[in-house]
Amino acid sequence: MDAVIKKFMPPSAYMEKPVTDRPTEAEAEAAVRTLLRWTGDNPDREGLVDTPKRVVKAYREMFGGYDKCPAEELGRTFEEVAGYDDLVLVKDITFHSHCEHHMVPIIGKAHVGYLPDGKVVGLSKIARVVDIFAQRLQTQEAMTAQIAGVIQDVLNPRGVAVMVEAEHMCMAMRGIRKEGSTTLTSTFTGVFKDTPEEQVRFVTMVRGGRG
Ligand SMILES: Nc1nc2c(ncn2[C@@H]2O[C@H](COP(=O)(O)OP(=O)(O)OP(=O)(O)O)[C@@H](O)[C@H]2O)c(=O)[nH]1
Ligand SMILES: [Zn+2]
Repeated sequence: MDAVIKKFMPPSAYMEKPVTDRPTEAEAEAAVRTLLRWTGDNPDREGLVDTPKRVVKAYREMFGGYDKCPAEELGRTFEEVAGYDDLVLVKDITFHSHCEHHMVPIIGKAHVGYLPDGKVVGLSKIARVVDIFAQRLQTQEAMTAQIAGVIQDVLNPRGVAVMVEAEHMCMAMRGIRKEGSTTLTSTFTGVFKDTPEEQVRFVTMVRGGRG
């Protein structure tokens, strides 16, 4: 377990350049002032004087995932589930993330399923894992694989299925400007990877069918 936690605890393989020497709040606020000037506005006008402070505070919250360990969230499991060993699916987990290319929002939903092997985890912990990875700079592909990877490694279930559907604001607000387009990604491990019928069952249940 320790080795597993280490693997997912920042700095980890999931953060290419983990920062160990963070700038001070004052330095971060100065950077926001520079960006305000870069937009063409005046950081000294009344409406903007407190903005650097607010932005830095908001960043702490929106990027809080760098200070949390997803493997730890999954550490507490329950074995008393009356022999239940079929699919557990937590769907429509809403999340807000930021793309690592433009640092603008990715807004979407994650659907996470697993086939337990003797133990289950609290349902809220699945949503917490989604949030931790969402609150880092991301690509949708990496985030999907990370959610599946940590659940597979820590719970060691018979299989994990993760589907993420999201809208990327960098494609809506700028650049190609395609509003409303959704990107879908999925990762399957174990039984889900090996058995196409299990993948179909997962997708059917995500889409609201009985599976
Ligand atoms: N694969 C993947 N691409 C993403 C994700 N989020 C944003 N992107 C894309 O990352 C790419 C970055 O492309 P670049 O050409 O380096 O940057 P850019 O000039 O800002 O690109 P445009 O958005 O096409 O204007 C863009 O095509 C984005 O749409 C993601 O989660 N996954
Ligand atoms: Zn982007």
